[in-house]
Amino acid sequence: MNALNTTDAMLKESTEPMEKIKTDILIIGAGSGGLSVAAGASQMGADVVLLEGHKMGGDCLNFGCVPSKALIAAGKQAHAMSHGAKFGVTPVMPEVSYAAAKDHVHKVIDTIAPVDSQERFEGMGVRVIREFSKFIDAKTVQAGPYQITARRVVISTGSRPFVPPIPGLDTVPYETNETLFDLREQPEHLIIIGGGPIGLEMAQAHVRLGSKVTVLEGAKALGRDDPEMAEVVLNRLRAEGIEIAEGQIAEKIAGSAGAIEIHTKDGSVFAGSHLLMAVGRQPNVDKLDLEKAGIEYDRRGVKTDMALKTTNSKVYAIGDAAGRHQFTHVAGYHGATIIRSMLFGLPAKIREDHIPYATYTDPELAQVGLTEAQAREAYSDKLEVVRFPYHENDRAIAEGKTEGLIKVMIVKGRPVGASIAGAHAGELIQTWSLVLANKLKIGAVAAMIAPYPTLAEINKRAAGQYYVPRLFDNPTVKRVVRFVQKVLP
Ligand SMILES: Cc1cc2nc3c(=O)[nH]c(=O)nc-3n(C[C@H](O)[C@H](O)[C@H](O)COP(=O)(O)OP(=O)(O)OC[C@H]3O[C@@H](n4cnc5c(N)ncnc54)[C@H](O)[C@@H]3O)c2cc1C
Ligand SMILES: NC(=O)c1ccc[n+]([C@@H]2O[C@H](COP(=O)([O-])OP(=O)(O)OC[C@H]3O[C@@H](n4cnc5c(N)ncnc54)[C@H](O)[C@@H]3O)[C@@H](O)[C@H]2O)c1
Repeated sequence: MNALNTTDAMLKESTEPMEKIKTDILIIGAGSGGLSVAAGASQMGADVVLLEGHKMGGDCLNFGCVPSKALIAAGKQAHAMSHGAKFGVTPVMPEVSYAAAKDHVHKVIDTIAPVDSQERFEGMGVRVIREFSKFIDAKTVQAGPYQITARRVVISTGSRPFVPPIPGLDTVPYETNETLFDLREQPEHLIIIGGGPIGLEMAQAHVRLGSKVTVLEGAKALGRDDPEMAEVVLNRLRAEGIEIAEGQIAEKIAGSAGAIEIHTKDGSVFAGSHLLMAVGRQPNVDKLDLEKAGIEYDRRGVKTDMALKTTNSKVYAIGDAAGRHQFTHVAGYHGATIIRSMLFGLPAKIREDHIPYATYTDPELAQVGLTEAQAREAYSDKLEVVRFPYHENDRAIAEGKTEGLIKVMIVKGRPVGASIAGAHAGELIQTWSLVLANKLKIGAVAAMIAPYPTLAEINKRAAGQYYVPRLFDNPTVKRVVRFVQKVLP
């Protein structure tokens, strides 16, 4: 069930007497963004009310990052058992219990849940109200039997799966990220519509756990990423047995539970036992009555300036609801930014040139700043691109993880973007996040000493590539060295 469909019903059903509350900061939505603001603001002395209509922790904890990474981890275990031959370990076909893998997923959620819990936030002095809410005027929000006015309001209501109105979709059972992690019967053949991060992370987890998987992608899979880097991931996914059909726009759905047919625009038909819809997100803004508060929004989310203020200057929007980058760490960054302005009245704006992200397939795909194509468009011939392949990294060779490469986009000695496709790319990109956040020069990475043998050496080697033509292919350097060698005692 989509939690937000219950909003109106819950508001109408309330028969309790009305309580009026005044507070410094009112936060709507207790997900990654809202919780960051609540923790920071309350611990720094502000009076905070936090509204949550569904589960504390929002999407990331309950239906997103956490369960998806836990299921990926289960798939990784199964894959390792059947792929040990090159290390001298006899491969075995693991016996997978899909339901037990889901138990693992829920144990992981339960372990992390106390950090996001109502009790923890109440312990910090936050008043937590478990109600859906909407604006009734420019300063007031109604949440069940409460009417709350605040000096500042934060919209952190997140997003939900976008489910397109494909004819026939309403006649078959289908999963989204809100239901998939509760499914306990193993899909024999999972069809996934959408070849973005959700689709491909779940495709690999499922194929490794023993399901047959077909991904139907209307355009190009991982289409937001650098195509050269995306290819590294797609080649591996295909090699593991996932069928990835690109240019296949789902147009009609037929069949019934266990035998679902997807008809695509070019006349092809794909059949499977289960269907996962992973075609993007829709911001949770349509049920907030934003018009009553003078807050503009569109299908991408609430309109904000770079200070994350909405068209109502007392109201901010952060995280997925703000329709910018949709990641947990970005929701947290948004939260930290607005705390400066809400609590201290200091000017605070977000930057968007240093946002990292990673897709947790195996191999992983990570990006920070501009891709090569974006950098080429912005800087044309001022751009220099350096690369280094995983297959020249000794640790990667030792571990049999030689697929992939790093690319760094550099303008006048300063990196403007980095892309990594390969093992642990999400960890390795952090060096470049530091570089971009602090506008460091490439020399800062070249000067760093990396312990040997680590995968992270690829970062230093890529930086070193910047100096290769300058030092090793430079006739002036060669002349100077020859001269100095002659005169040195
Ligand atoms: C399958 C999947 C995997 C993902 N993996 C990653 C990943 O690996 N890394 C990453 O960085 N990001 C990942 N994301 C994205 C990440 O989950 C989101 O970017 C993040 O959760 C956004 O945080 P938020 O605070 O904006 O919204 P949410 O976390 O969604 O929180 C919004 C909260 O607001 C509540 N709410 C909504 N409307 C109301 C209302 N009217 N009144 C009261 N409460 C309301 C909701 O119930 C919800 O709890 C993933 C997403 C999905 C779907
Ligand atoms: N590792 C991570 O950080 C992570 C993981 C999962 C999700 N997320 C977040 O969630 C967001 C949403 O992920 P997503 O994968 O759902 O969305 P997405 O928008 O990234 O990808 C959806 C894909 O579906 C395709 N598509 C749309 N309609 C289609 C149709 N009718 N038939 C076939 N294909 C169709 C699109 O071309 C697109 O490639 C991500 O952009 C990201 O912000 C992050």
